[in-house]
Order: sequence, then structure tokens, then C-alpha cells
Amino acid sequence: MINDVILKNDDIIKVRNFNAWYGDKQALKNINIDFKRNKISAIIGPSGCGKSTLLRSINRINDEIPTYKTSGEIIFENKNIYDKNLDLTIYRKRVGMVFQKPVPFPMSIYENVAFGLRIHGMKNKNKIDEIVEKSLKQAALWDEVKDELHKSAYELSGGQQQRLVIARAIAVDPEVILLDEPTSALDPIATQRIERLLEELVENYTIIIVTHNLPQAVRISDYLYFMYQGELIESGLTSDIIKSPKNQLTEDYLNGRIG
Ligand SMILES: Nc1ncnc2c1ncn2[C@@H]1O[C@H](COP(=O)(O)OP(=O)(O)OP(=O)(O)O)[C@@H](O)[C@H]1O
Repeated sequence: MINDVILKNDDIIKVRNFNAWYGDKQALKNINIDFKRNKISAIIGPSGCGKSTLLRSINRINDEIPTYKTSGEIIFENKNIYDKNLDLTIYRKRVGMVFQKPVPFPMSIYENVAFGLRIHGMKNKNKIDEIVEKSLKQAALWDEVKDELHKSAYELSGGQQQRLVIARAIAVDPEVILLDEPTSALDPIATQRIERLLEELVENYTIIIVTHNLPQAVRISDYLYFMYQGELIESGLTSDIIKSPKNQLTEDYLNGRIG
């Protein structure tokens, strides 16, 4: 019985027979993945293989593209997120997304983090103050900004902006954070800070990251998902795949022969 509960709680998002098209072009082909709770999962593969499409599909961001269509299911909390009656605002509070290029809102550092709280109806100033501080601390940005919370977010460096965006995602208390190439616009020091941060955050959140930076995926992830031409080719524990990939394509990618 206890084992049953543990097993059931282990997977947080299940992708089932999932296909996606942009017009006639099929970008995802029959993807099946069980993403593990409180782990870092990295989706890797050469440019154009469908990594971002998969991540964006989990947040339903691609709904905005008129030619985009899907079949199959993505299940979160026993519900298919593609069901018509899903409340997207509530879903995105629980499954947040951070993009490649940090996109702070044109407002103060404080307001960037408080934004989501206000959207979800929080009015108590003390409570908002408390969550803003906690989120900035969790995102390892508090010490750098605590004396200038009302400065424009645009005055922060790229690395600080990316941590601010992560603080904004954390503030609404999500369960899953999706990150699409979050460090590709950052220098090595800022990259290292974000990587350390993700390793800390995974104690409380499930992290799914898309990266074309293979050494980064190897450094930080518990699970790897290797995609090629819209298909999931191989998945498993990062340490196992790195040591002995089962598929020739995975091996070629790991050795830099494709991509
Ligand atoms: N908005 C779009 N309209 C049409 N085709 C698209 C769109 N976005 C992506 N595609 C196509 O879907 C396929 C998968 O793209 P996707 O961006 O998911 O790949 P990726 O693995 O994330 O690539 P990269 O590492 O270069 O970001 C590619 O062939 C791409 O050209």
C-alpha cells in the first residue's frame, strides 16, 4: 500500500501518445514520458528536434499559434491539460514557465514578483511583502536587490533578470517549473548561479529544462530525455545514459557526431 502511494506520487506529469503539428509539419511524434516529481529532467537533442515544442506544449503556450494542433494527452493531477474545461490561469500557476530570454515586466523589481500574487487576488500588503522577500531569497537575488526593490527591473543585469523571472515564477507557489534554455543568453558566472539555484529549488519543485548545452544537462539533471526529429529516442537516469546509451543516435549525439 505504501509502495503504491509512493509510486503514484512519483510521476507528476505524464505525456501520453502526444503528437503536435505546425500546419502540415509534424514536430512531435508519439511522445510518451513520465516526468518525475522533485527531480530535474533535461530534454536534449539537436536543433529543431522538438524540445521547445514539447516544453511549450506542457504549458499550452503554443495555443496562441493558429496552425498548431495536437493529439494525445498531457496529464497533470489525473487531468488531461488539453481538456476544453481546463482553467489555464490556475494551471499555469501550478506549472510555471521561464523563457530563454529573461522578460521582466516594465515595472519595479518588487512589482515583478508581486504581479502574479495580485493577479490571483492577494491584497494583503504584509503578506505580499513576505512572499516577495521569500521568493527573491529562494532565487538567490535578495542580497543584491533588497535595498533597491523599487528600481526598474530593466536596470538589472541579464543574469539578475533571469533570477528575477525565476523569483516571479516561484512567488505563486508552483509545483513544476519549466525552463526553456534559461542560461543561453548568460555568461558563465551567471550560468553557474542559475545551475546552483536549480539544484537548490528541486528540493521543493519539479524542474523540467530544455537545453542544447549537453554538459549543463549532464551537470544538473537527474533524468535525460533525448529527442531526434520529433521523436523521443532514449530516456532514463542521466548517469545511466551517459555511461551506456542504448541507442546509436544517443551515442552519436553524446559524442558530438550529430547536432
Ligand atoms: N511557430 C512555428 N511555426 C512553424 N514551425 C515551427 C514553429 N516553431 C517550431 N517549428 C518547427 O518545429 C520543429 C521543432 O522546433 P522546436 O523549436 O521545438 O525545436 P528545438 O529542438 O527546440 O530547436 P532549437 O534547439 O533550435 O530551439 C522545427 O522543425 C521547427 O522549425
